[in-house]
Amino acid sequence: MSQASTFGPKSSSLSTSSTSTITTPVRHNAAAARSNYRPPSRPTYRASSPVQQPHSSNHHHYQHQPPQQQGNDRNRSRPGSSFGMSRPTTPINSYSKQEPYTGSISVSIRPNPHSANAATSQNWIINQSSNTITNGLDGTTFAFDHVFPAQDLAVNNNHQVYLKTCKPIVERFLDEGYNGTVFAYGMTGSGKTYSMKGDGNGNGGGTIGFVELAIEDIFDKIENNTEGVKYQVSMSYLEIYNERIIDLLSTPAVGNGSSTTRSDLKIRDDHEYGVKVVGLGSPSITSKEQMLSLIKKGDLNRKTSATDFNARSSRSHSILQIRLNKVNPLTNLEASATLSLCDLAGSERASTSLERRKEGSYINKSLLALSNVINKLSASTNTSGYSMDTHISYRDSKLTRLLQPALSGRSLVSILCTIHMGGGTSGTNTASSLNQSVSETYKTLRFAARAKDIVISVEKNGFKMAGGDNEAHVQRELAQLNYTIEQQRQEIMLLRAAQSPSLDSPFYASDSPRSPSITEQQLREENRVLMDKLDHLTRLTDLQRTETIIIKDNVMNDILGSNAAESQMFMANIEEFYKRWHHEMEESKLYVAHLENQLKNGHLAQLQQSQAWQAKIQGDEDLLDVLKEQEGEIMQLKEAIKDKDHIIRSFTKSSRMRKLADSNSAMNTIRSSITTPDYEPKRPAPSRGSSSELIGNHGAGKENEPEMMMIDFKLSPKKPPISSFDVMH
Ligand SMILES: Nc1ncnc2c1ncn2[C@@H]1O[C@H](COP(=O)(O)OP(=O)(O)OP(=O)(O)O)[C@@H](O)[C@H]1O
Repeated sequence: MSQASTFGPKSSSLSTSSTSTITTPVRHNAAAARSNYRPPSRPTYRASSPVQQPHSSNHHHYQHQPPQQQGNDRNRSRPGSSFGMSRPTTPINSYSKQEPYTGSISVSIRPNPHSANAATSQNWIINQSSNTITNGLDGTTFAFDHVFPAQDLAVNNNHQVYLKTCKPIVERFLDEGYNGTVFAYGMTGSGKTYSMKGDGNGNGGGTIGFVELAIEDIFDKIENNTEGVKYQVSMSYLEIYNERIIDLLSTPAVGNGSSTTRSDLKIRDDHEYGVKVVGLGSPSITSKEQMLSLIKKGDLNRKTSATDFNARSSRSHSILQIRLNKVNPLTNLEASATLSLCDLAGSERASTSLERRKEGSYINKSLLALSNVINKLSASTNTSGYSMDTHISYRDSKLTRLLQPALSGRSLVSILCTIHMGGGTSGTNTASSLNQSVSETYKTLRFAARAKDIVISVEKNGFKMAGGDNEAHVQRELAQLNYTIEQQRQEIMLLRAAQSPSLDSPFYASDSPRSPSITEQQLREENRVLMDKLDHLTRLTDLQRTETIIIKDNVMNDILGSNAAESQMFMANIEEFYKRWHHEMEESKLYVAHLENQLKNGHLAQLQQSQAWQAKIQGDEDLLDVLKEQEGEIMQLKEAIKDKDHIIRSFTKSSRMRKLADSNSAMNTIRSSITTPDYEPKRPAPSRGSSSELIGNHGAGKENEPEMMMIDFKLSPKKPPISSFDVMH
């Protein structure tokens, strides 16, 4: 068993090589018809909503119009339509050997014969020749590819219905390599499981369903192969129960619903098949019997329970996939395709049982999601078969997610809608059950009508060289490997993100990818630390500026007013001061270098992130602002350090000058005491001109002039030496 089975048909590209013409229901009320009718913009296909026909006693007796030629000989006027609208063709049956196929999906209606009786025969009137069904009360008419007569069992039996709705797809799957998807849709008890699987008594006399009929066709083809083509068959079988995907083939099969305790499988995108169910088994099959026995085992695992409308109601959607790989040994070409057969759970009203209600709500939710997808697809499909740019919410349910590849053009699709004609099938023939089944049938028909509006373009899977020796194959393998690597990378990022604590930030919004969070979180943490440090440094710088001014004053005063002994002490203080400044400056330089490094790293990380998560990062102006602010702060710090350098240089020079002045004055004293005892002492001339000149010199901006000269020389009482230095610690 493989660990990761691909799910969904292989990709195909859109093409417009052919079209088919269909319409959807018509109401025969002229005014309403005018408002609802959308004329075909080109003679290919256009859908319409049901058009009301005034109620009359003989409303179901249509005037069948002769076929009209509208550029496509399959276009025929629709019975009862005053607008000559074309009625649906049967694209499945009329698939020609063209490729790719562009056209509508096939939609057929099959009533449960047990629900039709004389009392309810007027609820819905079926016209087999025109393939229409009309509501007996309001006259609304719907037209489809096939509408099977309720009680004519020669036509409304599994084999006949299979021939018209499913076999054409199986044939194209076998012969032409198209992927095919057939699903049964309808209210609970309307006959979906009966159609897909039969009545469960297939072995010897009972009725077999589409699944077995398709398997017979597949193995007939394989066994009667005269061209020497080698076939490989594999299968997978899953159910979606309460929005959990369960592998029905995984052991053990111990009876109804045992699968519900098994693990919920995950869906992943797959570049080749659209989606992949990770861990879904896909055993190789060598015989029809082996396949049937595996399906039987899977059916035992499937969840069924009794509901108001069905004694053995399927409580899950089941999807059987058969993969066929064929290799022509002569040409060494191989082709593979997938056939998906789906039995959906039935829509229903709230049940009295809690468990049924819970199941019902999951079933209804997923069917609603399917209905929404169908509505959007039909609304967004233009007449050329291309889907217009509308968001289709495939991710709203597991069912739509798994059907996404088929519905988005990778597969031929046939939908069998099973309906109730109004009579109860399990003894419930009350007015309320009648009303419910009429309204459910209405719902089913509307769903079918919308589905009929969808145009798809499907390419068949081409042949490629068998084995791995051709370039396309290698490319495909490479793409798959790259895809896997990318998936794993994202998983690792997610795991990492899950480990890191969440922060209250727009980056951590639940819908945002988790991978950038790690770097962002680190960055934010770094920024917080940096901001704290900057704060500290800023305060320090302010303090130092104030101190510097005080010191400058004090130093000058002290220098000028001190005696020799005091001067020496002062010089010692200045030297100490200088050392501290020097040390601090070195530290500040180191710290600035560290900050610069941090910023560089921050910028780098920011850059890397912005490449990967540009949109997200662009929105975060704050982070950039913080970084810019930090750069500004660092520039200021650098300026402050420069200031300090200047000041220290000034102090050093001043102290040297003071020493010189002191030694000069000592010499003069000695000299005067030796030679002229009554020598009149002179004030020592300033060494460099007058103070005004000095100011002028400084103003000239000579670099080596001591900055002391700028200071207003005031004599003041000596102050205690620089106790404020301690503040810096
Ligand atoms: N075309 C038919 N001919 C004969 N019997 C039918 C037909 N369709 C349905 N039945 C019978 O009606 C009952 C309900 O049918 P079935 O279980 O197929 O309904 P369902 O749509 O699958 O319901 P659910 O959604 O609840 O699973 C069964 O007993 C089945 O045998």
